[in-house]
Amino acid sequence: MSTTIELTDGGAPASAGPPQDGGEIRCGDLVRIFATDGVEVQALQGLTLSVDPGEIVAVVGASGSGKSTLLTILSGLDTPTGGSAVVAGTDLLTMGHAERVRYQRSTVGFVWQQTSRNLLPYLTASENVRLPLELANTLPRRERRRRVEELLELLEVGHVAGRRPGQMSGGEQQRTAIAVAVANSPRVLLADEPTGELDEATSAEVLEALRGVNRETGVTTLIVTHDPTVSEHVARTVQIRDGRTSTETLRRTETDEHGRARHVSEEFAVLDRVGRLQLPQDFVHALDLRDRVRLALEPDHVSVWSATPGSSAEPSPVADPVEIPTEEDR
Ligand SMILES: Nc1ncnc2c1ncn2[C@@H]1O[C@H](COP(=O)(O)OP(=O)(O)OP(=O)(O)O)[C@@H](O)[C@H]1O
Repeated sequence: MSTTIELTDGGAPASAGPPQDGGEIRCGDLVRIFATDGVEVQALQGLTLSVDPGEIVAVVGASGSGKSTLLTILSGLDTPTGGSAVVAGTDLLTMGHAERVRYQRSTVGFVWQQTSRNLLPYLTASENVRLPLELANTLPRRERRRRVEELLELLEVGHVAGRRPGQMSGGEQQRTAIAVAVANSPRVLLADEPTGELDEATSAEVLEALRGVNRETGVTTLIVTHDPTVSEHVARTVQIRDGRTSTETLRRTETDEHGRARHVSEEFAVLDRVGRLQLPQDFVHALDLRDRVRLALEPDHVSVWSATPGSSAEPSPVADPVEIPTEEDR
């Protein structure tokens, strides 16, 4: 059997309600449309993403693919136009003002690209980490100093405890920022381009610091970046293209027959709940696929061909055309 589908521009469908799984971050058919001067920009076009409790996931994509829009929504600073987004049990589309403040104060922690947005310049590293503890006022006073010391040690910045941000390196500032972000033990840690202002070696240290915090505290962590090397530091990397998740790279460590560990990466196309997927761009270009393609269901896979007239890539003989009954047959 074969069929033909149109390659569309991914128009957003109506919301199908929250995704039904136990993810700590659950986005289903998420849409964000910006309207400026009468022109509409669809920054998110039906994005689906689920992150399990305690997982660390990187979201990567080209400039303009919708990464920051996604993170701004997940941090509670913006509201999506449609779809569903539930983080640690909080529905981000319906939460009221008081719930939003609570959500930003204690459910999620943030690390932004600009170090100036993460740390107060006139406070030392210790004072910066202590500030959210003072505001939350949930930990007894005598335990706050110990908590600050523990966090600075965990992030390996104990040596800058008494320094202000201007007296620290970029990497030290970002590692202190991570300590600030997790001070009140949030359930979810969101990092937007946390290595955007750092060189390659320092970036690797900061990404390892995020992984270390995720491992030690179990905080569910989402890192948004355009840095493709992030996939070397996390087990799952989700690629966004045109406001939708397109592919995922899963990384695992295997032991060979000589007992040597080796890293294996596998790339998968993301299939959403209604069966949509984006073909990788290099596949589309290699076969010059456009407008519509032919599909055929085989016993254990699905084949895709160009439907362009004159294309040399024709369906195989096993892919019979679908027969549509005529009026006379009925
Ligand atoms: N406030 C806004 N008003 C209008 N358009 C916007 C707004 N914010 C984002 N956009 C548009 O939405 C699309 C996605 O932007 P977004 O910033 O999420 O991409 P990004 O992947 O984070 O890019 P970068 O890596 O360059 O930061 C872009 O086309 C952008 O121009």
